[in-house]
Amino acid sequence: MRLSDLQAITHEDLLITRLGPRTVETPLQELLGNRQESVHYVTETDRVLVDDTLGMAKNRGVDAADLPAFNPGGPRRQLFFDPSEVTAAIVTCGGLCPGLNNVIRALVLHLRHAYGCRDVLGFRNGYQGLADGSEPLRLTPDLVRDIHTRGGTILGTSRGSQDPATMIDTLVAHKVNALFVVGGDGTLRGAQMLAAEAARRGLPIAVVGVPKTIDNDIPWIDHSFGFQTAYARAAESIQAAHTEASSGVNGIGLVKLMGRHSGFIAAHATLVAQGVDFTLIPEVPFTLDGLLDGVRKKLANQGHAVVVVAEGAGQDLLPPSTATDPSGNRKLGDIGAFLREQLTEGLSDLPLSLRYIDPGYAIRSVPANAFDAVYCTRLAQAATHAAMAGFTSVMVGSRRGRFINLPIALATATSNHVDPHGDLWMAVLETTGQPLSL
Ligand SMILES: Nc1ncnc2c1ncn2[C@@H]1O[C@H](COP(=O)(O)OP(=O)(O)OP(=O)(O)O)[C@@H](O)[C@H]1O
Ligand SMILES: O=P(O)(O)OC[C@H]1O[C@](O)(CO)[C@@H](O)[C@@H]1O
Ligand SMILES: [Mg+2]
Repeated sequence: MRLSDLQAITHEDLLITRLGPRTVETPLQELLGNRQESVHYVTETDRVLVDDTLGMAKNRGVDAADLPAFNPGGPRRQLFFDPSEVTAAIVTCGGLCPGLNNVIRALVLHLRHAYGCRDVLGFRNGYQGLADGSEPLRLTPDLVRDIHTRGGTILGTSRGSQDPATMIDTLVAHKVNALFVVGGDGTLRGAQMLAAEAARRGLPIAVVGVPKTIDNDIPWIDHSFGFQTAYARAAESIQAAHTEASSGVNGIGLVKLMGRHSGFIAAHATLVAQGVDFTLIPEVPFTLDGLLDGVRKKLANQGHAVVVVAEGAGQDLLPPSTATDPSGNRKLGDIGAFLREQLTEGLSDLPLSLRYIDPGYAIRSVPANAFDAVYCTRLAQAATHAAMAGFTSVMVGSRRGRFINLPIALATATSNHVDPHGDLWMAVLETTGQPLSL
């Protein structure tokens, strides 16, 4: 996220689409009755500011009341839907991510127990299950009771495009009026199309996104769920590489981590594991000569070197490819294998012991850690509140610790990247001691 994205944002960009007036009293009335406004609770009529520095706010040159601000997440006293008439549906799409089952479980329990919704259906295999005529799973509290202890998704997931008209036909056939889409940027784009198709037909179907991706590339929010679990797991591979490298003669530990266009996993895992000498991310270009030279110096000075490379880093060093996956995501060249080869060849004058670790899918197929488990539950509750209020084409997430509702259009307009001028990258540079540019 660039400062210019922040500065360009207007009040209109933050408006949430509503299905209609809210006239139904919430069944959570008793729970809400005593709530006191506090620094931990934003009332439904208040707003969460976009800017959080004096400089940014001042730059806008407007009165405080006109500063752009997000719609706060959380329960509303008046609902659009009568919960007893709501059939909800859930789909999980894109790559696996720790916490998918936590989100499914929390959605089902919150929808059924807190709001008393009629039914919750789980469509299988992502958007595919909304288009292939397969029967959805009836998600009862009993069925989901223990699923949060497992990685993956009990609903399955997929990549690949489906016709929005067919998917809306499926929702109509099953009398679904609230759809929860759990996924990344692609999934959210799909959700936007679904909400648009429902609106075109005048159908009151709430489409609510829950931000999932280990890459943490969804903008405006603190993080997507699963990201923290993934980088904690990735750090274990770095620690292994460090142990191997520091025990060998001229040991090099090379670790490739996921992160298509954003180096958040590599950056955070570096800070967890420590002992990394070079962290390479898509946002910061490097040259092969610069890296070889740096590694050579490290071997001479400390006897070993640890290199962490995000899969999207250094793509300009590899043969160009136009291949895409079924969702249209560009298939990346294998930077890990390339660097293993180049380091081996480029330092062939030295007796090397290079250990290459690619933990790949192992960092995202695991159950959510405690932090993500909490976040998933809170996201699911926020998503349920948004749907019941009749908000649509909306995504929930935490921003600077506060839950907000934001238009999906805003979440898909840009992506989140490690800022080479930001504090996170500075912390990585300070930790690795690598030069500003390689
Ligand atoms: N522009 C788009 N319009 C409509 N649907 C889309 C679009 N992009 C992707 N989708 C659909 O969304 C689903 C998931 O997309 P994708 O495979 O890109 O994963 P994702 O949600 O970005 O998650 P992740 O990046 O974590 O893997 C797929 O079924 C895909 O066809
Ligand atoms: O499951 P697939 O299609 O191999 O996806 C791999 C991609 O998915 C992610 O895990 C999430 O987007 C990326 O880090 C990775 O590039
Ligand atoms: Mg994606």
